[in-house]
Amino acid sequence: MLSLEEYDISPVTGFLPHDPPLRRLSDPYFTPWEDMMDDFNGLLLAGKLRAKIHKMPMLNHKKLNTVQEYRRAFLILCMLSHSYVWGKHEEASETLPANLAVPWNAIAEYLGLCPVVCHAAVVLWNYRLLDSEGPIDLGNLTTLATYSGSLDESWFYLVTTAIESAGSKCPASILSCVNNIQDGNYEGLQANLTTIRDSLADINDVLHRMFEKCDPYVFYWKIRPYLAGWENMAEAGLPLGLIYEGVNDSIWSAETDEYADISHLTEGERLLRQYRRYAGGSAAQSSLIAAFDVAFGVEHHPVGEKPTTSSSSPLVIKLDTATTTSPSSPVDKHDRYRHLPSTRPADELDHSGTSSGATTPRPPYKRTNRNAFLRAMRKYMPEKHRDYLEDLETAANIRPFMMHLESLLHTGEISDEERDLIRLYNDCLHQLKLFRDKHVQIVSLYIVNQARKGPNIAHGGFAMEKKKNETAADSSAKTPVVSATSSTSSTEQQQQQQQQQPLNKKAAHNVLYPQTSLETHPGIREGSPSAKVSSLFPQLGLAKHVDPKTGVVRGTGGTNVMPFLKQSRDETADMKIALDTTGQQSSSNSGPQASVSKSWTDMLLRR
Ligand code: HEM
Repeated sequence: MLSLEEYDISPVTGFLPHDPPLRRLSDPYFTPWEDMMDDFNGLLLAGKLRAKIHKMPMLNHKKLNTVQEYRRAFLILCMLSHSYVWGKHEEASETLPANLAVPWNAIAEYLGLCPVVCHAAVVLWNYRLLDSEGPIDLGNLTTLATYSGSLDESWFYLVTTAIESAGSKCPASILSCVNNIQDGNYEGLQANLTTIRDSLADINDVLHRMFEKCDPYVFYWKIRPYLAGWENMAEAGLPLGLIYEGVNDSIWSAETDEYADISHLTEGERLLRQYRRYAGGSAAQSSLIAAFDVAFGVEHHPVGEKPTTSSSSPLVIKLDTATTTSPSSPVDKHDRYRHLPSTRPADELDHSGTSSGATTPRPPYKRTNRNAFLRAMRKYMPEKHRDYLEDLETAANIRPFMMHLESLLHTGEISDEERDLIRLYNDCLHQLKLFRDKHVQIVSLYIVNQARKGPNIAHGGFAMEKKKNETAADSSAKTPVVSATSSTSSTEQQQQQQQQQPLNKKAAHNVLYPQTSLETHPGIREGSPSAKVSSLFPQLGLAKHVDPKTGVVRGTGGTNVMPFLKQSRDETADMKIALDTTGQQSSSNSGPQASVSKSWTDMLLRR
C-alpha cells in the first residue's frame, strides 16, 4: 500500500483533514457564493433562495487554488443545490441551473466525488473548532453550515465528525497490522488491535450521544429531506433523477477519449443525457467504518442472502427477511438496498434498463463486500479514501492470519500469545457489532418510528401550498394520504383511501417528502421534462408499479432499511472466531451448521 499521506489520510486526524476546513473562500471572486451562504437559511425560509440563485453569476471553478478551497466550494454547492432542488414548502425542482450544476460537477470531478451531498461534505469538511488549540470532540466543535439552521442538525453532523475523530488512529493502525503480520511481529499486532478495539469503544460512546441533542422528529422531518439525492425519487417528481443544466452536453468515448459531435441527437435525447441519478448523503459513505469491514474481512452479501461453503457447490441461503418483498416482486425495483438504477438514465436505452449504478470493473481479488448498496457508497467517498479501501482489499491479511491461528487452535498448536490475538480480533469485531446494534436502534427511532407516527403538522414542513383551483374533494383526498403514511399503515385505511381517491392524475400530488409517504402518484408531473422524456422513450419503463394487494406504489419509511442494517450487523458478528475448540468450528463462513452450534462460548460470541 501507499503511505497514509498519499491516500489523503492524516496519522493524527484520520479521514478528517489535517487542518480544520476553511471557513470562507477568501478570494473576492467567490463573494457571490459566500454571500449566499451568509443568508442561506434565511433565504430558504423566506422562499427567496431559488430566485436569488437564478441571479447568481456563473463562476469559474478554476479560480480555486487549493484542495481546501475545492472542499469549501463543494460544501457551498451541496448546500445551495440541495436547497434549490427540495426547497421549503415548494415543489421539488427537476432541474438544477447551470450556475450551480456546472461548477459543482467540475469540483466534484476534481475531488473524485459525485455532484451530490455526501458524508465528506457535511461531516469531514463542515466543522470548526471553538478553541483552535483544543481537541476534535463534541465539547469543542461547531458546524460551518446546515440546511435547517437547527442545533439538531449541527449535532447530527458533529456526532459523526467526532466519531471520525475517535477513530482517527485506526487507518494507520490497520496499515501497521498488515505490516506486523507480514513481519511476524506479534507484539506490534497486539498493540495495533488494542488501539483499534479501544477506538471502536470510543466511537460507540460517541454514537450513543446522538440522542442527547438531535431530536428524532426534527431529524426525520426537517433535516433528512435535504440530504436526499435523486435516485429512486419518482414520487418526488424526479423519476429520472435531476437535470444538470449545461453539464456533459457532449458524448465522451472511452475508446477514443474524445468528445463526439452530438448535433445528430434529437432534443429529447439531449435532454435525457443531462439527467443524473445519485444517492443522497449518508454515513454509509464513511470510509472509516468501511475500513474496519475491509480490515477484518467482514463479508457483506446481497440483502436476504447468506452464502455457505458447506457443500461442494456454493449455496446461497435465503435469509428470513419477513418484511422484505420477494425479489421478483415489482416493488423490489424500488428497494434501494437491492436495486441500483443506473446513474445516467440515458444508459438504460442501450442496456435495456439493467442496473449499472454499482458496476465497477471486476477486481483481481475476491471482494469481501458483495453488497451492492455498500459498494455503491464508495463512489460517494473522496477518491483517495476510496483508493485506500480498494488497496486495502488486496493487502488485508488480518482475517487470513486469524483463520491460520484458528487452524492452530484446532490442532492444539496455538500459543497463549496467539490465542490472545484471536481474542483481540474478536473484541474488535464485537465492538463493531455493538456499533451496528446501536445504529439499528437509532435508525428505528429516528426513521422507522417517525415514519409510522407521521408529522405533527399535516405537511411535516414539506407541504406545497394548496393550489388555488384545488377542489374540496381534492383536499379531502390529500388528508388520507398523510394519515395512511403516518398511522400504523393499516391496510384497511389504505383501501378506504384508495376508494376515496381513484388512481388518476387528479389525485393529490405527493404532499409529503417522498421518503415519508405511501404514494399513489406516478410521480411524473404533467408538462414536466420527465413527462416529455418518458413519452419519447417508453422503453425507460417509467410507468408506475402498483402493488395489487395494497394498491400503493411502495412503502418506504424504513421497511427496506431494517433488514439491510440487521444483516450487516449479523454479518459482523458472524466473523468472530470461536475460541472454545470442543468440537467447534469457526463461527465464520462455516455454513448453516455453524449457526446452530450450541457451545456456551459460541453463544456468547454470537451475542
Ligand atoms: C440519526 C442518526 C443516523 C441515522 C438516522 C442513520 C441512518 C442510516 C440509514 C437509513 C442507513 C442505510 C443506508 C442509507 O439509506 O443511507 C445507514 C447506514 C449506515 N450508517 Fe447511519 N444513521 C445515523 C447515524 C450514523 C452515524 C453517526 C454513523 C457513523 C459513521 C453511521 C454509519 C452508517 C453506516 C456505516 C451505514 C452502512 C450500513 C452498515 O455499515 O452497517 N450512521 N444509516
